[in-house]
Amino acid sequence: MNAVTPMMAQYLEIKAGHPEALLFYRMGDFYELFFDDAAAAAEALDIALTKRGKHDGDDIPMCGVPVHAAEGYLLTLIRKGFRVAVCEQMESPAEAKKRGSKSVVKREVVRLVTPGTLTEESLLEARRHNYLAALGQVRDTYALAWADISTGAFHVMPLPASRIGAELARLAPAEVLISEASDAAMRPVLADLGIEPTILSRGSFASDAAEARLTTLFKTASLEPFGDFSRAERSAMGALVDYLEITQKGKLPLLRPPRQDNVSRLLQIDAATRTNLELTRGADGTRAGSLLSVIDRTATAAGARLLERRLSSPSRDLGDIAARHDAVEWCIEAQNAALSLRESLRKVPDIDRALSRLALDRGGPRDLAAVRNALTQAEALSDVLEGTTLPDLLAEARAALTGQSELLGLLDEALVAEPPLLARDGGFIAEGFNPDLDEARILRDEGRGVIAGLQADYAQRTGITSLKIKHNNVLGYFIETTATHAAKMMAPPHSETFIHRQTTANQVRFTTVDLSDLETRILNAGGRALEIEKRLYDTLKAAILAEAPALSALALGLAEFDLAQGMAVLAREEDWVRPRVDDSRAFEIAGGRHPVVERALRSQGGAPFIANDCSLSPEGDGPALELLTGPNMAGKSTYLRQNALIAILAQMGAFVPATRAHIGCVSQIFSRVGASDDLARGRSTFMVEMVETAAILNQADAQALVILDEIGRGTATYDGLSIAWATLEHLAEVNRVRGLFATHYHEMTALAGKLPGVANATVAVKEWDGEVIFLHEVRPGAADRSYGVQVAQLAGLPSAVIARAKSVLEALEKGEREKASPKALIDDLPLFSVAAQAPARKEKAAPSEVEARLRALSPDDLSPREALDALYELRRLLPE
Ligand SMILES: Nc1ncnc2c1ncn2[C@@H]1O[C@H](COP(=O)(O)OP(=O)(O)OP(=O)(O)O)[C@@H](O)[C@H]1O
Repeated sequence: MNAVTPMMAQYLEIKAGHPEALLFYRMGDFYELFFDDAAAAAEALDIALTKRGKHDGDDIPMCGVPVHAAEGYLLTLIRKGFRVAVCEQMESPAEAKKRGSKSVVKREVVRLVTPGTLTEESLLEARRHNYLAALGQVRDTYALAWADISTGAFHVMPLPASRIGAELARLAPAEVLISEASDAAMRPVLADLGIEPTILSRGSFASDAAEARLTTLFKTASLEPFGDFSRAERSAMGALVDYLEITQKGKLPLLRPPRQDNVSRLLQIDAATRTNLELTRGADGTRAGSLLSVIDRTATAAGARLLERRLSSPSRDLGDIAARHDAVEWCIEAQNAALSLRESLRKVPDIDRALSRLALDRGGPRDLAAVRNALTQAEALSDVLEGTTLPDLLAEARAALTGQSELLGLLDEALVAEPPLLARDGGFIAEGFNPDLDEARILRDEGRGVIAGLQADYAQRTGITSLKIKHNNVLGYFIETTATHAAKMMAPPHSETFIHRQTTANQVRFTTVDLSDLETRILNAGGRALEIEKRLYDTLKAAILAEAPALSALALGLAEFDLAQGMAVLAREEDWVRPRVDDSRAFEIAGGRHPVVERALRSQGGAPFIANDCSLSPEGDGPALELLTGPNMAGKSTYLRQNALIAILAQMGAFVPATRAHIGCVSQIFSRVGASDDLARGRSTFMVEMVETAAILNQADAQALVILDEIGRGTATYDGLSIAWATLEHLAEVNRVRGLFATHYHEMTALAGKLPGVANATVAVKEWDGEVIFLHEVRPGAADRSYGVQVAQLAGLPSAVIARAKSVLEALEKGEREKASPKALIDDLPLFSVAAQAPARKEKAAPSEVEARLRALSPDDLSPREALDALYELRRLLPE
């Protein structure tokens, strides 16, 4: 340790406290990283790795990022899976010096930056939530708590172990906390979702310590006012709050009191189904191409986040669903009011995120202004709605918009129209708000005027017209003349007034008693103005934070209006209708469409989307299954998905892409569509398919809606057919679900006659001149063939392969009809008989005369005349 400099000793000590994070060690205008941190960061950020001094005889690797650009680098590091401990200087070097010349500036980690605890605008997606989740376990009971510290949302939910994966998929948290005690059990579930959890100690999850943490945070005597929480729920909430304390270093974000959610009130959608249906993320994992991106017509970020929440968690509560539909309907009918609503909403800033930054002391004058602007728009909105009768949901939202006139008055009076980013630069408090501030500012600004007067006076007195009063950081204000005047200035009588300060190559610089007095006054006034502004900033911030709960409610009210009007715009533009959702078991869709496919077809400017009905009407508590057969590319998958999406849209509270829809409230939606390998987890395509099918057969209840696309296709024909067959029987007889089942196993259409509640449907095609034309129309009945070979031809398979496939197909079908044994069939096949391969070769071996002649031609060497002759000759060679 002898060789270690005091600074390095400090670094090592701080670093030892944060082994799991990269340490951003503040040194003046830079954050510097050392040792392994430096190597990792330099690679991740693509910046230079240098060295600084030695440790134990070796060079110390080092890299650094400038403080002013740190956010961008932080974002990259967080996206790449790092956590960062930000270590600041807690005093100035001058202050450190006072403690002794060798003292090192005091430094402390002020914050741990992790994916789940971000608040900066530049690090967050405005239209998406950024959830931090904690999974609590007390013996065999579980609970999930989640919070978005950038908006203050805080929820908790008890849940059975089997639902953990599905709920995490619903929330898509940026970070998940688990206890070291549940690590072994939970890791596989999390790995399935691609989540690398953050492990906390058992102490963080202790359910008895949780109560104390939560009551301190919410300043209540007990948790009772918020609900009756199980021990697992307390454990999860407590861990979450503990982690916030650890990462925010004691500064707690503004969390709303926990809201207890209930799994049974939500339409359950498991992780695989969510991915398959591309609800909030498209196939590539981004928002683009998802249902969310197609239905989002909201004007504010908070509205967009509410939309995502609703779409991720459709309801099963008929009252809630109807209330949301009422709100959309009102916006459609009250067109004019809704239009001016939209205008006001466009100007609403993100209050939730501004509030959270203010609470964590990461805010600035612009966050104050954001609150002011939002309040202004909320008032305008409430005025527009004066005297209108609103549906319940919107009436409640409107009630939350008012009651802040005092705060608005204060902010209006206090702030300039467009304040600067940082409080420390001042200039955000409006003139006339604070007399002391105005006075200090006048003095500061006048001082500048007085200096100009002084300069004129000195110039006149000395007769040096080029005399100037200037300012720099070393000398402060000074008088400057060219060197030619030096002698004159330094001799009496001027030498009595002008005190020499500096001589440079071309200039001499002086000061005077008056000038230094003035300088002190200007500096003092400027400093005083900044000080007053800083104090006012704190007062305004406190005034806003005192109203935080009401402001959160106001933000939610605005978001509710935004969502309803966004849904109304969507319904009007796209011709969507209000669905009827009740407690029956109906599923009757007339003229249903797939919103994403429809949009894609429209943007390609090609054929229109063909709407299709879907009628699944079970008798009593029996099943209602449609067995869909039809050619490849006909639109089976599209049809399956569109019906699942219509159910989800209806129950999230939106209108639906159809001409009429009647849906008996769906409890669970399952889909098995498409297939992909999961090689990372050691599962083949077929295995993935079977795991997902097993989950459906084990869990689906009579209120479930099940969508199965081509079950069993990933294995041998007969195995696949048998599995598909047995699955359909199980769904009909045991699960008794409403569902759609698409297959290419035409043998299964026979089941329709035998199993009650199972009907055949097919997607129509026309055959014309040996080609298939897709009509995309779903009709009752069964398909007799798949036209797979024709589709392959459309896809551009080599013609030799297509020709061979056709003859194989013919032989197979003939064998089937004549009930030949598979062995005989295979021996018959051209594929396995050498003689039968001859025709294809022969075809290739003999080019026609015309072809041969053509090939021999070399166009570059031909004159026009010769080319014409060659053309005549070729025509002659053509067979009659
Ligand atoms: N109702 C429709 N109206 C217009 N075009 C449609 C319709 N349904 C599907 N399509 C078009 O047909 C394409 C193929 O649809 P889809 O993938 O649903 O077929 P499929 O029958 O499931 O095929 P496969 O059996 O090969 O999986 C879609 O990408 C879309 O462009």
